[in-house]
Amino acid sequence: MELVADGLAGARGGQTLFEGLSFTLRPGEAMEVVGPNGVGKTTLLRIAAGLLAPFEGRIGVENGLRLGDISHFVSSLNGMKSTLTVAENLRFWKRFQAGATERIGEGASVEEALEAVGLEATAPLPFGVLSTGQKRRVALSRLLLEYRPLWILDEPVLGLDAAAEQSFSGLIARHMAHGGLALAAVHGSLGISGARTLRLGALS
Ligand SMILES: Nc1ncnc2c1ncn2[C@@H]1O[C@H](COP(=O)(O)OP(=O)(O)OP(=O)(O)O)[C@@H](O)[C@H]1O
Repeated sequence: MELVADGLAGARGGQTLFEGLSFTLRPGEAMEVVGPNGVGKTTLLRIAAGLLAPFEGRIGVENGLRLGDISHFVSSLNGMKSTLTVAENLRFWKRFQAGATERIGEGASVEEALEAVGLEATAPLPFGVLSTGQKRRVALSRLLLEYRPLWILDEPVLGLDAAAEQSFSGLIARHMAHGGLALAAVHGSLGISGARTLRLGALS
């Protein structure tokens, strides 16, 4: 599956943020979107996830598959209920993701997803008691619950320590090794080997 952007422009509040973006992301490729605050990184990601319409141009995959059906979008929000346990939250997401779209492939169980982020012991705890970094890691484990080829990640490692960051880079690398694609807005770098960089700049 290839993600193709052609002459893409994004706007917010009537203001064009970027225009003329064309790129192709092929199986096994990752692209990091970088640029100063407010330049339009999140806007681009939301368009790529099918959550926002392009102002101009197009972005999509072949076969007319809907972007929302083939992608996971992880924003800076964790999307978990504080009073439910970690396992209850992830079970909800697994059911929600599986029910929302046509199944593309098998996902991990809740236990396997938690193990992948090193947090299996937190399963019975209320999500609200976890540390900031642990909350983030649980939120990232959602990527594994349902297989979707395109991972769209908005500042995914915010609040993670160096070891957790490295471990998450490993999850992305594994996803790419299985033909997955990743598009990530970052302020540093995710340290993904071979990742391309798309630099957004203010329009003059
Ligand atoms: N719903 C909205 N209505 C009007 N303007 C908006 C809306 N959402 C975002 N914007 C504006 O669009 C611009 C781009 O926002 P965006 O979140 O895409 O930037 P970003 O590059 O991701 O920034 P950061 O690095 O701070 O996360 C900002 O000026 C923001 O204020």
